[in-house]
Amino acid sequence: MAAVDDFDDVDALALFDFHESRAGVRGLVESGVTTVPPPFLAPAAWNSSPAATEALVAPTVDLSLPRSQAVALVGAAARSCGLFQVTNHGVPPGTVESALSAVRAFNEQPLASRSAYYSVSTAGPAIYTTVPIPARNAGQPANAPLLPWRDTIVLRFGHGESHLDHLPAACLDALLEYHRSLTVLGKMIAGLLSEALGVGTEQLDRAVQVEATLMQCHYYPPCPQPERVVGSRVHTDGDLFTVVAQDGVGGLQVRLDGHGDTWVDVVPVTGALIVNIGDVLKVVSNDDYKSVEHRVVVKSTQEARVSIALFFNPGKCGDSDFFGPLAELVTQQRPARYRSLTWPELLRYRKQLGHARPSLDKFKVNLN
Ligand SMILES: O=C(O)CCC(=O)C(=O)O
Ligand SMILES: [Fe+2]
Repeated sequence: MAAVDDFDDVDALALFDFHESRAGVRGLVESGVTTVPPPFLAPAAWNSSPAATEALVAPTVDLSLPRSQAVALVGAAARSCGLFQVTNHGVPPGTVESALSAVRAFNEQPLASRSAYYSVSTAGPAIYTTVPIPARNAGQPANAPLLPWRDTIVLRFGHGESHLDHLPAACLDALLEYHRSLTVLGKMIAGLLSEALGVGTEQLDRAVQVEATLMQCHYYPPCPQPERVVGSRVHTDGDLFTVVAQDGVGGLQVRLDGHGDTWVDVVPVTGALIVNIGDVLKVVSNDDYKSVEHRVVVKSTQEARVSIALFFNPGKCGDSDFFGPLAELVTQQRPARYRSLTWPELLRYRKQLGHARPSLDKFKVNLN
């Protein structure tokens, strides 16, 4: 078996064969693999063991509470762990269920139907593929590509919905309906997060134009050797915030301050949607909010997991659209922790970090 450190022709061929099969990770499982193929083998140091020693019911914000209470709860959760779940959020349960079921049904349709949609490239407004994990050691020639144990439908919004039609109509309809509902919810959450910072409801929007632009619908097939693969690698999200719907299987884990290197299971709660803070909001809030480190482990040798992550990215995302700590949050007692930066700069830095632990160090102001 090839070691992940020695990326060679054998690995390249395995990767090529995998994409050429157009069957996704689900196809490997259908073909009856009993060991994990090399492109999926996680570095041992990643310790992908699915066994977390602690479980966390994410701080809950009931959005039907009086606004001042909801604002206080959102603020407290964003400051303490960068993650919370919302209930009574106004997205009909049927809309969430239909979207999750549509993703499951898409991935579980017969190979011959599914493979017509498979895309080797990750570009395009609507794709279905196994998105490679960014290069292992950025800047080094022998970058062994690593594939996660998941197949993903990626929808990029903002190009007109007609560009998204490269998916079966039933699946697309359910996802678009979900997206419409989530856009309303996203605006509400942006307002709450803004208010909890002590700035006006519109401030965030003015600074970065909060816009839902990217939806990733993940299907994590069961795995014969779950501890050897990566569902989603350790990362923070780059955006302002992400809303995640998940089924009841579990696998999302977070690393919280004060818990050392311990991974904590985020317990799935029926009907709740998870919100996690991303890097842009961490910067804009001048470090008041945390962007939570998280990963997904594959829990099961039997059961597939489905989740839908909707990323609220900044709408002003060109090379000359700078954002930084909001002026209202910079005081003599709390000087700016970050210099101004652009979205492309942030994305490049995240890519450059490769598999290193998530960080915003490059943008930090030296406050000595
Ligand atoms: O599958 C999940 O629960 C989360 C996925 C995730 O973290 C991501 O897509 O950024
Ligand atoms: Fe994430």
